Amino acid sequence: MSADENTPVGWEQARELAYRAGRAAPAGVERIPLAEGDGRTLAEPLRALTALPAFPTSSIDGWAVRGDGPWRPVGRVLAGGTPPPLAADGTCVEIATGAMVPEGAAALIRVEESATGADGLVTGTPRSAPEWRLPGEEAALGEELVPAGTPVDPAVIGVAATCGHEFLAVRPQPRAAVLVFGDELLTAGPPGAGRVRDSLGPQVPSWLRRCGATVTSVAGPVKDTLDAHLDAIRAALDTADLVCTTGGTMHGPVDHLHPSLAELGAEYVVNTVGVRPGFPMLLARVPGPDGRPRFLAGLPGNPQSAVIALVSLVAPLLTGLAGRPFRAELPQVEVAAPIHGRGRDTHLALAALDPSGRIATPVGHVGSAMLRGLANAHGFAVIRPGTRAAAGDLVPFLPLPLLPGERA
Ligand SMILES: Nc1nc2c(c(=O)[nH]1)N[C@H]1C(S)=C(S)[C@@H](COP(=O)(O)OP(=O)(O)OC[C@H]3O[C@@H](n4cnc5c(N)ncnc54)[C@H](O)[C@@H]3O)O[C@H]1N2
Ligand code: MOO
Repeated sequence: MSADENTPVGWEQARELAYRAGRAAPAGVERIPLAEGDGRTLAEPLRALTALPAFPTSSIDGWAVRGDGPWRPVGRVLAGGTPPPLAADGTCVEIATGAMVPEGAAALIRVEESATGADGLVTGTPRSAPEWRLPGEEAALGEELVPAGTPVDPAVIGVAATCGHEFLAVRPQPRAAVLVFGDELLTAGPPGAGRVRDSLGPQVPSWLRRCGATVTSVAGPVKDTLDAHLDAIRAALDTADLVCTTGGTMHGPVDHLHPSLAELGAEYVVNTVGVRPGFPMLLARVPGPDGRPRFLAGLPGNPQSAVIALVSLVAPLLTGLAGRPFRAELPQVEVAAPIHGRGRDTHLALAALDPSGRIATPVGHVGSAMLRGLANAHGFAVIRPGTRAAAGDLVPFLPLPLLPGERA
């Protein structure tokens, strides 16, 4: 184990270390059909397979003319065809939007800006700006349209289709497993008589999916013995690139995570972080059954602390594993009320944003064992070590991975 357990790493540095660990892990490439690409990450730059447009393309319905008018119509060109050249001055062809402009055409005239005489001849004045798109106007053959590392969204899929792709080269989706530790946890019914409901098993998989992972298994509560922990972690490592455990990160009588990591030959990337809540969070590299390193993220048992570990370590790790760029710099928000500091540690204070997204109001019910504040917040105001925020101060804001429309 390399990291010193007694020296928590700073929160900002912990995010960077988690990202870099993900980025440094060997990454494969998959070729998948366009329609399956949504949400994945480009493993290679997306290049134009042809010039775009691929041929001179009419932007209007009207006439393609050659020489001076009036022009004698000699045919019709619809979208989808390859027209013969317009060979003689004083002739024209009727042309549709999207049709290939015939060789020899000097100008296009809109139908509504033309007239056809009783003699069948067409008159009109072409506009000065060209009414067709030239090959390569949007992209040259082979030109990079979007770089590797770009998250695939509907627009990326669309541009790939436009220039002829059927498949996208993407990063494999990181596979995550969830293991819940704690004999005191109930999986159904209301809490009482010393027992609490497991609130992490049901929510952690959804946070992981929002951070780009596919969830291979959710298991637990795992019995509070070292053997049961080892068995469960080994089984999870079989199918996952990342195992997220909840609870047992401290050194209590039934906290078996650190001893399990030692037994498995793990190496800490981050072992405790100078952040409140959530300081016992950890990230480690663990050899998988095939020798290829996997990751284990230890989320503290207190539920809000577990979510803080997810957004602080797991989200950057998954960004790195996906080969996406990491934006360490966070947006600034103005706080609407004072927020206390946490001494030498960073304080992540749950806050709700106003509709402009620029003003953050701290929410209530924010104890590390509570989830009520989390369910009413957009993210965390970041109060740096040794500081506090007064109303009106600007502070960085770490958003929760919410989908558009959530907390609207
Ligand atoms: N002597 C000290 N004890 C504790 C310290 C400390 O500094 N010195 N820090 C406290 C802090 S802060 C945290 S965070 C927790 C972290 O503990 P663990 O990660 O070992 O978690 P557990 O002991 O297993 O559980 C803590 C708490 O959370 C509840 N829990 C656990 N899992 C779940 C779940 N899936 N759903 C809902 N609630 C869960 C559990 O019942 C405990 O109440 O350590 C403190 N102790
Ligand atoms: O650090 Mo604990 O995670 O404050 O609740």
